[in-house]
Amino acid sequence: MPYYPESSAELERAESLILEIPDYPSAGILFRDITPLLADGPAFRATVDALIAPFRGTFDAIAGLEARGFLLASAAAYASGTGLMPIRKSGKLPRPAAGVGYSLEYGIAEVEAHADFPRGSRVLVIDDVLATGGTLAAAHEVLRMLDYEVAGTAVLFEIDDLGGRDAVGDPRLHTVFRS
Ligand SMILES: O=P(O)(O)OC[C@H]1O[C@H](OP(=O)(O)OP(=O)(O)O)[C@H](O)[C@@H]1O
Ligand SMILES: Nc1ncnc2[nH]cnc12
Repeated sequence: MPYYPESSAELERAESLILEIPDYPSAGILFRDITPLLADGPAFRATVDALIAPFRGTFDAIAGLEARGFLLASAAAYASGTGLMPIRKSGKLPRPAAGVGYSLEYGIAEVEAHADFPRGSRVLVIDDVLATGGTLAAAHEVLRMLDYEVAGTAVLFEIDDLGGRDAVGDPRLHTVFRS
């Protein structure tokens, strides 16, 4: 699983810091809470390194999904020296933006992004959790609307049994941990 053998123990520890919270935000949902992992400096760093390792040299920018995806994407953009594209929930961007609606494990939403990078830029998309895949599929659609190329998709935690991987449909989908 780890891309840097020396970080394997650190990643194992990082995985143990992801909490499972039953029935949040609604009955029947097993919520993966990554805040203890974010609180641990070495675990956070090893996780961000593992997220971007397979994509080194293949992307020009990093996109992150509001809100938890921002936390990982901005660290990853800093570590790789690229710019950051925040893909925001609707109604928060001040200039014209491409937008796509979608449903997720516990609701519906819409995401939007500005076209602040040159057309044809290769964008790596980062989020914290892959569940049904609705969020990431919508993010990819937004990038296509803006004439960007999806360089790949990197996710901290994949919930295996919700069909998210198929819904995203990206052969370069990389997940660091899975259930
Ligand atoms: O695969 P899906 O079923 O689409 O679910 C995954 C998405 O759900 C969560 O975001 P949420 O919209 O809850 O936003 P948050 O980061 O602001 O908590 C999570 O951060 C992913 O973006
Ligand atoms: N089960 C879950 N835990 C954390 N984030 C999520 N986003 C969608 N489903 C989720």
